[in-house]
Amino acid sequence: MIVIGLTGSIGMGKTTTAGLFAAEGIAVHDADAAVHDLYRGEAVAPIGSVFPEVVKEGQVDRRLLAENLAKNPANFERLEKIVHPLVRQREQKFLEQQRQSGADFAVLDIPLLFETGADKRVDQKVVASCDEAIQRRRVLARPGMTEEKLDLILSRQVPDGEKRARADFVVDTGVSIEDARRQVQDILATLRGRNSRSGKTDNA
Ligand SMILES: CC(C)(COP(=O)(O)OP(=O)(O)OC[C@H]1O[C@@H](n2cnc3c(N)ncnc32)[C@H](O)[C@@H]1O)[C@@H](O)C(=O)NCCC(=O)NCCS
Ligand SMILES: Nc1ncnc2c1ncn2[C@@H]1O[C@H](COP(=O)(O)OP(=O)(O)OP(=O)(O)O)[C@@H](O)[C@H]1O
Repeated sequence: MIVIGLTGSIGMGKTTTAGLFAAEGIAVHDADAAVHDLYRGEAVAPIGSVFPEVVKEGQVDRRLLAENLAKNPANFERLEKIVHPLVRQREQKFLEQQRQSGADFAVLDIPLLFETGADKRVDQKVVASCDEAIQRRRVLARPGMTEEKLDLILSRQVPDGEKRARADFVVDTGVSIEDARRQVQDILATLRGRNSRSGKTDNA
């Protein structure tokens, strides 16, 4: 099974690109979605013991948490120490299930692929990317988003140029969904072609 690590800076179209892999029949694990799910379950107790003011009605309130982080960016590290190992466990479980089901590909959508060293645990790195001006326009159109919040998130992410340089494949999301779909199909065709040339079988 080929494990594809999909990443991209905020607003670069990572989630949309993940959907294009899913549309090709490939299972995708979404780390951001896993975090949101953990905030309604497993992560509530450990986060509540460090940041009691962000737990409301038995859940981690992302808006309160984001406000806390904006005031104290150093808290990102304390939070990530709790959250990232839980996300990693879920990813491992997902990959195990995919291997057992005989899948030829599995996608891990990991926003912090390079930042957390997860790039070393995947076979292929795919980066969703577009012009910075398009990226900023997309993100600033989101309700509640400000220039300051965007810059805070960007300051914690490896710059787009470095991500592109370290990628095996870049998906340009600046044109259209259909254009990106063709790029995803090309990536899969290339990887399938390499696999058959190297004589590998599924799950090798
Ligand atoms: C800061 C939080 C509360 C904001 O929640 P919100 O629902 O507004 O945004 P969302 O989760 O959809 O993230 C928005 C964008 O910020 C990026 N981002 C999130 N956390 C981080 C981080 N720690 N460092 C860099 N970028 C991050 C996301 O990948 C995404 O591109 C939330 O993202 C969070 O709890 N982050 C910490 C956990 C984490 O590290 N997640 C990254 C994936 S494992
Ligand atoms: N290939 C594309 N063509 C046109 N628009 C796109 C394309 N990919 C993404 N978009 C648009 O860009 C915006 C951001 O996309 P998306 O939510 O996938 O980004 P993201 O990188 O997952 O964001 P975040 O990191 O914040 O979760 C959305 O409005 C989406 O419709």
